[in-house]
Amino acid sequence: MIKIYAPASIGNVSVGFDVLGAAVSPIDGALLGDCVSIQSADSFSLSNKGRFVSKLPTEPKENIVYQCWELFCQRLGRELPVAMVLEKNMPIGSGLGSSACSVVAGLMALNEFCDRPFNQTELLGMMGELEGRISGSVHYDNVAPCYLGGMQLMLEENGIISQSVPGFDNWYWVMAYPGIKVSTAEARAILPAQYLRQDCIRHGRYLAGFIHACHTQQPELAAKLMQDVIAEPYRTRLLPGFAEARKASQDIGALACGISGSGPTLFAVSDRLETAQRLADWLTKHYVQNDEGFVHVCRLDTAGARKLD
Ligand SMILES: Nc1ncnc2c1ncn2[C@@H]1O[C@H](COP(=O)(O)OP(=O)(O)O)[C@@H](O)[C@H]1O
Ligand SMILES: N[C@@H](CCOP(=O)(O)O)C(=O)O
Repeated sequence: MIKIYAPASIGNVSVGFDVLGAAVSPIDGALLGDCVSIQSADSFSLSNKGRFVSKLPTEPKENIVYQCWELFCQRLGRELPVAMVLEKNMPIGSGLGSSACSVVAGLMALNEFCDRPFNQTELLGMMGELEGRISGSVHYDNVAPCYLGGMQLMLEENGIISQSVPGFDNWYWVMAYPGIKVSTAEARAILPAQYLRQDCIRHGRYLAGFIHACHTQQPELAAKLMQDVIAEPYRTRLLPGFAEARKASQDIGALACGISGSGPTLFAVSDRLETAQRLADWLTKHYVQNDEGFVHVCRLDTAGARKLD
């Protein structure tokens, strides 16, 4: 039996709408991600378990892991008789790349089971295609970091889909999921079709500056440039309490704060564990809305999707 774990991810990281993403894992060792196990069988089956199993689509063929199997078999040219199990540990519509976790774990499990008939780029291409079916357009900023780990910049040129960007080893990423759902497709639909020239220029400056600051390891500059002119101004209204939480995070001393993916998860960054813990405490008290919500102090997950023993 092969079991694959695929970690949560932050789409956009504020500054790179659809082209920048980061994988994260809690520092306390908790597994914040989905798992898929696979073993040979007489015929195909998919069963589901895990904390958020009840939120999966009721029609089995709508489960994205079923669609992973279907697409993988299509590309392979034969039907694989395997028993797959999805552990749905990630809340759906959370902004933590929940569908990406399932897609990455599902496709990687199938590829490992078959002794890797597809290379990394081919598999990542399939992951993007499946993610696109869910959100309405192909974007790799969740699947790429979830699969490859760390912070990933989408290039989509010269046969390259994504390359890694060096992060800051001492940054803590506090992830606060309030427990409510925001559909990625809907949060994309409310964005403007066109932007002002001045916003395009600011966006270019922030993104280019951030990537430059990462490569030259200037953490303060990088944090200052983590600004979102593309999505956050329009999505804030979908996120109850986000503006207050952002202000409080700044007051507590966060280096940066933003929407994770399309929300409602908020992320806040600090280079001090004590500040990260204070942010986590405030967000737990004031941003989490119900029993399904949670807050985790994380680091970048540089390993990405991996086999578990
Ligand atoms: N295994 C799966 N994990 C998560 N979502 C799934 C899965 N299979 C199908 N879906 C559907 O995909 C959509 C995911 O919604 P989305 O807002 O993109 O969530 P997220 O941003 O958390 O990935 C939902 O409609 C959900 O029912
Ligand atoms: N770039 C996408 C990221 C969506 O992430 P998710 O975790 O909310 O699915 C977007 O901002 O729409």
